[in-house]
Amino acid sequence: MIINLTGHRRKAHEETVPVFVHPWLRPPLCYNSSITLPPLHMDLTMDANIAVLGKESVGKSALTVRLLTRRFIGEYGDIQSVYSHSLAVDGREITLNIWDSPYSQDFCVETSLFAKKVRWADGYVLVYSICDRASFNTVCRLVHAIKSARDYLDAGKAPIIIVGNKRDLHHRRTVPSEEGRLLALKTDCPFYEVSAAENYHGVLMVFHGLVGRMRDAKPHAKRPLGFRGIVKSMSAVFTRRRMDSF
Ligand SMILES: Nc1nc2c(ncn2[C@@H]2O[C@H](COP(=O)(O)OP(=O)(O)OP(=O)(O)O)[C@@H](O)[C@H]2O)c(=O)[nH]1
Repeated sequence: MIINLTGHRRKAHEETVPVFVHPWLRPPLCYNSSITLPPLHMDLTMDANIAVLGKESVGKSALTVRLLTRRFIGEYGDIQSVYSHSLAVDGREITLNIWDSPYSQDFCVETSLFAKKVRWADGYVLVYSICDRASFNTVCRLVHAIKSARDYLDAGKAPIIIVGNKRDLHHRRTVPSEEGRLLALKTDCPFYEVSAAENYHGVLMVFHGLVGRMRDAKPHAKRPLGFRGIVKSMSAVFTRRRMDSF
């Protein structure tokens, strides 16, 4: 069973990005992000699977938990979960199933967990830390690995969003924004710089951007992941319980 962690379904107007953002809420840098209204004939509900990928400690769980709870709790433990979350985008009810998992270097397209994620997902959020060059290099590799794996699996194209996280730590920056933007241009992916620690709206824009890119995708039946206990309650995040069923 998929548990909606928000506990309730929101009305369309509750999740739109406000026009006014308080000055101390650092706005995210975002490029190539446009959300357009769906055509009138389009189904007003959509179900999408999203894999959040990236090297260790870049803030994958922080981004996910920020989206789900609007909160930054600091420490997340070594968790692996699929969360369900509803968003309203331009009058369309979107249910996002978000798979947040630790990084693995095994990119084998036949046997790895990576291949499973590639097959399962309709869209990807690739995260690096602006203070960690190695994590940026990992995202470069991931973009290509996902594209070739989807080709190999004959899975078609799927949107990928590149996210430079920890923007609040600009004094420790080792990856300039331009490099992120250049990678995005080369790979035709939208790019955002955000701080999961400081700003909910930046994180929301990342997922809105991904949904915007998915807007032409047809709703499809959910693909099971093939193991039990993939969905857990937010209380498990706060108590840092490990999922042993993976
Ligand atoms: N300053 C700052 N710290 C952040 C931010 N996002 C995450 N962190 C911190 O970075 C550390 C790692 O965050 P996680 O969300 O656990 O990172 P992860 O990518 O899920 O890590 P793994 O589970 O190891 O794959 C934690 O101490 C977070 O508090 C951010 O935007 N700014």
